[in-house]
Amino acid sequence: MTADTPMIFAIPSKGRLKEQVEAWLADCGFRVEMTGGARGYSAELSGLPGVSVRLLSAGDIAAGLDSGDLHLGVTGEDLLRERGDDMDSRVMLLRALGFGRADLVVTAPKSWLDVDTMADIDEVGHLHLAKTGRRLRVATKYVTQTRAFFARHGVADYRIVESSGATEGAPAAGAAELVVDITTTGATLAANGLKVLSDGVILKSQAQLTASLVTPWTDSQLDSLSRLLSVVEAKGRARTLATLVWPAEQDVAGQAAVAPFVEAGGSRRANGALLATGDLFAAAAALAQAGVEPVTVSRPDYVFESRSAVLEALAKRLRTDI
Ligand SMILES: Nc1ncnc2c1ncn2[C@@H]1O[C@H](COP(=O)(O)OP(=O)(O)OP(=O)(O)O)[C@@H](O)[C@H]1O
Ligand SMILES: O=P(O)(O)OC[C@H]1O[C@H](OP(=O)(O)OP(=O)(O)O)[C@H](O)[C@@H]1O
Ligand SMILES: [Mg+2]
Repeated sequence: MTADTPMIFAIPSKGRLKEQVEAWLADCGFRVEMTGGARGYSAELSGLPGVSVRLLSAGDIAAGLDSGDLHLGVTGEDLLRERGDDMDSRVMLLRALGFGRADLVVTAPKSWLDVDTMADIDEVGHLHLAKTGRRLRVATKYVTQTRAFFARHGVADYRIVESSGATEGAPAAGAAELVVDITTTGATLAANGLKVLSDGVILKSQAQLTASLVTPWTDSQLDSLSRLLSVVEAKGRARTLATLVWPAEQDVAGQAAVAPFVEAGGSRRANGALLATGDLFAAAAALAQAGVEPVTVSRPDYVFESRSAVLEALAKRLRTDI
């Protein structure tokens, strides 16, 4: 591989994640520019050379990171974990993106009044087997995570009925007793008369910026990732901070008033400070109390730092110095 081979970065081409990923990239200041025409499936990121963007389905992105066909991708953690119990040895989650949230849950019919926990499922499983000679059926497309979760709860008397869609309808259709699926608003579960077990949350999933550990990374590809990540992290950091500015001639009083907030994780600025947004109103009150005015507050677009703990962790996993 030559130093010029681009880093391959996959983003969803369709579905509910597509627009959210595009909005997130735009918010970070990157424009996705299609290279194969507007209906093509390859693109570049404006302002970030050395990156080749591929548009794929969320499921294919998980598969490509897992197999090493991609360097980087955005997809749901549920789809990544479904690739195998040892997912963490093949991919590294770099950053949770705060959208595409869905919970992977174990559900039972609401009419099963005495069933509320995985322990209850264990009991019902034994009874069902004794009574009918058959094992309890669990409809899901999340086979890997269902098996691991049931094993962790010591539930063995069940079998999986693989489902590829409309999974919540399986009990009503007589195809299964239980359902493991993702839920966001709970509307689909409610419409199908299903309830989530009180200890039945397998995974709280969301979209993750994810790196493949399987694919070879050249120095220039890692460098592209470093630049992308520094912008993404600077944008994320900026959301948590506010800049306060006061008149230069009142700087001694101003710095004294905000000192506790600077110590709590903020930093000093010339005639001002960069503080956590959560401390903003308390700091404004302290400045008013000290007679410092006027105080202007603005929100930074980006807050860059020179080091990225996530990038260092990735480099360590790849045993590469950058
Ligand atoms: N309410 C929801 N329903 C389904 N998926 C959701 C929901 N909220 C977030 N997601 C996430 O979106 C991702 C699935 O997206 P999508 O269905 O577009 O991809 P896909 O499964 O690859 O496509 P397809 O279903 O056509 O094969 C999963 O990671 C899932 O957790
Ligand atoms: O809790 P809710 O907000 O109701 O959302 C959850 C439902 O949405 C998704 O189905 P989708 O309509 O995408 O169909 P598919 O997964 O079968 O493609 C998911 O598979 C659940 O069935
Ligand atoms: Mg889907």
